[in-house]
Amino acid sequence: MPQELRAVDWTGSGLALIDQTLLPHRHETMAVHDVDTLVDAIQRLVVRGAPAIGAAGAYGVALAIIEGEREGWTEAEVRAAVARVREARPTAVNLMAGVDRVMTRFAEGLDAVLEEAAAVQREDVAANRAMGAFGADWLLAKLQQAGVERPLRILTHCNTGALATAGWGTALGVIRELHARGRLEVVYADETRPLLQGSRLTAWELVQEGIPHYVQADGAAAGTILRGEVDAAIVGADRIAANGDTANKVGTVGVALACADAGIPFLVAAPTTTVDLATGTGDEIHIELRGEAEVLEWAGVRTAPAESRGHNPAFDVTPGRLVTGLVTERGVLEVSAGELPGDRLNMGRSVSSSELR
Ligand SMILES: CSC[C@@H](O)[C@@H](O)C(=O)COP(=O)(O)O
Repeated sequence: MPQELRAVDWTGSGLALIDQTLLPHRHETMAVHDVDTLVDAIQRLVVRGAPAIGAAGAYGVALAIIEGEREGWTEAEVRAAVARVREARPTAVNLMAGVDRVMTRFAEGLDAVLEEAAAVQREDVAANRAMGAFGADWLLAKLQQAGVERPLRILTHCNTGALATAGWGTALGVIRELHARGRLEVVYADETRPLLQGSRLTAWELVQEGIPHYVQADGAAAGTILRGEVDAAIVGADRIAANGDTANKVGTVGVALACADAGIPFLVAAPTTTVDLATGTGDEIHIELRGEAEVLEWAGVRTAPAESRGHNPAFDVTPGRLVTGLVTERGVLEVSAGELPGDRLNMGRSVSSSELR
């Protein structure tokens, strides 16, 4: 197996981000030593994926402290810089949660902040590994009940691998686990808006793992599912409301609707850090609206008529009733069958995975 990727790394004095706008043709690391550069990197999707921007945001607090010392900022100026990192993108709750968690150690100084940020990163990798095992167990058992014994054909949307997390991956982690168990036939990777995260990043990670796959247009997903070419879909999440409504990359809800119509499982794999119990339903989730150029142009060249306006939501909300299973590091919740995160994931208390399943 190739060496595990680290999309977000702390070098001792700053952040090293794999520049995800350049893959798969160029694998370059971007050094980040100031808050403005980090905010820009998050907004341009140099670093992207909910858990990865959560880790970047956590280290962003350290960056603000170091820059503040260098530039002679007041504490209020450092806090304002932290707030800019926290607000760089609005939908993934991991960004806010990562910043807020580390800010609880702010008064203790830089070393404590770095220690907490490293914990955010470490815990995310552990959560991903646990999700991989829970998700694969659940899926194999469910499909066996449905009479499917052969290796599985899985559809995924966007990129949820090592690049989108602190390591290993959420939905792609489940896929990697199925592959490691010899139970995966092929992956359908939707190409994904706005920056082809599926065809550039997911496909690249699948190549590294030697996993057979097809890249397909997002618009092909429903047809592939309804033709019976897919056994289950697994996606990630940017924010999950208490009722199980799930914000994820635009196009996800169409995949979920097709799975419901075809009667196949639609799984969301996400760490509990992506569950936002303060958000009751998907209606309350702020969906990032990105610049019009991303849909009116192709590779920087205008393709739509000059008169056209662009509509570019980065995410959509899949109603909890369409989520067959929510895979977390604590186990699997059968959301569409009534196991709602708000009832079952009391964050203040440790819940055993057997209790969840
Ligand atoms: C493990 S990543 C989960 C989600 O963040 C992912 O599915 C997604 O929608 C990413 O969107 P992006 O705009 O590329 O940051």
